Amino acid sequence: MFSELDRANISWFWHEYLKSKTPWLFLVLGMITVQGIVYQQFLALTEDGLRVIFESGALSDLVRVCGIVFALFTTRAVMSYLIPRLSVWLASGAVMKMRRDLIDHLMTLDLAFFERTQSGELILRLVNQAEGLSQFVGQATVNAVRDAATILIVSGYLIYKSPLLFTAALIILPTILLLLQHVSSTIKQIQATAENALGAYMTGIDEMSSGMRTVKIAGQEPVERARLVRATDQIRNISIRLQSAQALVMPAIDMMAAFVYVLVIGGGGWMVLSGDFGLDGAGIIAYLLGLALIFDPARTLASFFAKLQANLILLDGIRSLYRETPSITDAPDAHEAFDRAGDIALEDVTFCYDSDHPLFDTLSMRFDGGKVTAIVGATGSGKTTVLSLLTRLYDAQGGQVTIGGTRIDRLKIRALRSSFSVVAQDIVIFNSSLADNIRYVRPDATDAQVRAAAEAAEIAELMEARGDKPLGPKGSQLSGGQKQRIAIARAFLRESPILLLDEATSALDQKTEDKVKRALNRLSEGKTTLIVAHRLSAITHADWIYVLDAGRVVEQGTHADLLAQEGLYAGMYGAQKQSYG
Ligand SMILES: Nc1ncnc2c1ncn2[C@@H]1O[C@H](COP(=O)(O)OP(=O)(O)OP(=O)(O)O)[C@@H](O)[C@H]1O
Repeated sequence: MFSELDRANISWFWHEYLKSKTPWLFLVLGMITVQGIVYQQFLALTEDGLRVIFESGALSDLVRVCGIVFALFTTRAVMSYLIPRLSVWLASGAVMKMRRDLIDHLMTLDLAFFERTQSGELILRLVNQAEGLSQFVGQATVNAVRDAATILIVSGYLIYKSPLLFTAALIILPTILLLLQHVSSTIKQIQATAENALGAYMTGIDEMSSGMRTVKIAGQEPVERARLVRATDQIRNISIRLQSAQALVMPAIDMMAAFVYVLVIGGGGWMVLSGDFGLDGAGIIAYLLGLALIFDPARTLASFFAKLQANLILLDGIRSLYRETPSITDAPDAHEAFDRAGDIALEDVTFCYDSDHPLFDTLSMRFDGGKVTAIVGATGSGKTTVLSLLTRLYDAQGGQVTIGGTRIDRLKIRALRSSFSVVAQDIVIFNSSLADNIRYVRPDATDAQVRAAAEAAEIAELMEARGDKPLGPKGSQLSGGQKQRIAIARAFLRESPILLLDEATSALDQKTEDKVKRALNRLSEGKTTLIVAHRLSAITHADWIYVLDAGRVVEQGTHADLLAQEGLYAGMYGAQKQSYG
């Protein structure tokens, strides 16, 4: 019933999240046992009460029986209140801890993981699967334990009353177990497909909503609609398949009940009539009542086992995130101190995003400390990747990257990254105020510091005008140039010794660009600055320029050197000069 993976997942969940709560779990188990004993006592008392009635006993005995039965069920009611409260508290606590651990774990994963994982898949695991699991562990499992305890205790009593009758009733059990086995494995298969379909649906919604501008302009609403409707259809079909697999369970238990009742009424009646088996009418009625008390829990227990398989899929979905391990981590002997103002060097660096497409093969570059170096080249030639290697968003697969002579993979990642101010191409804007967005890179900055950064980046006026108003999801209420100026303001605020500017001013109009560039030039004074730009007029002032082509340095020198070489750079510069005038 459980694969090795399931067992490993259950054991992981138990050890990580439930084991520490063992005393509480025992308390729940104790209360569940009390509930089971209440049923057993109820049966015994009913038998006594029936005898009082059948054999015209004393009325006081009947009153006593009624009083005890009432007290017993009151006890069960109290337990029925306490058990779910306690179990939901335990389960939601365990799942909350699991969610927190997952978030902590996600934060450690490499950028590469997020670049290949669909957002819907992550949301599915962190939200839906974790919630589903919480419900299952908290309520369904505790109910199942309660049902199992009731079945065991009441069955024990019934075996004690008539082993023969009970054994006869068990004949049907193997058929039920086989059916359950079949249903479980079917559900497991369908559930895995259901999770994939849900993940794809969520990703679809995310892509549609963030890409709405493109969707509308391209008039692709019907296509998007059809895509999402197809996904909902698929989810509906899967739900129906799941339901029809589960639907077999209840009727099977009902058929079993029918078989057993007939057997007990017929066989038990015959045993009473024959008088050889020590059973009387009251005993048989109590026996039937006992069976009735078992069948209801048996129905829910059976459907629990059917659902268990689906939840094992959820558990595996969540745990699979833990199987993702970061490859970019602090070395055991990593240190924090290094010469932040020193030269940066790539020495014989080899790198590829995927093994079929090598990008850098023994690439060597040098960026002088305190100087401005530009990297230019055709799109896709690897300029942004160079910057990613410096900040260890990706690690080189061969060769080494050093700053001030220290290999960056010997440094604490936090210390390394805190040395950089980056204006990247993909600017992330959060749905909070403009000032908060600038402050994001330095949460302890004062209002005056944020304002100074905003002024330098020519965004102070807008910041003033918008006040606390949030900027919309992903900064949707801003223009591209405004977003870029927020990114530049962040760089000003961060004041790190190394400045990486990747197409930092590409979205600005000429007038604003001139102003921002002057400010950036002031900012980069004395800092090691790397500029990636397509517009070559933006980098003519650089102390050194590298020209990349398909992952190789094909030319390098100052602007004047490169023009004199009359190579690729000179060609690009000439062509741009002609088109920009
Ligand atoms: N996350 C990624 N996964 C796989 N391949 C990638 C990834 N990022 C970039 N690439 C590929 O690596 C190559 C270099 O990309 P890179 O972004 O460094 O180029 P670039 O010179 O900065 O281009 P551009 O001028 O267009 O910004 C490209 O062929 C690109 O398709």
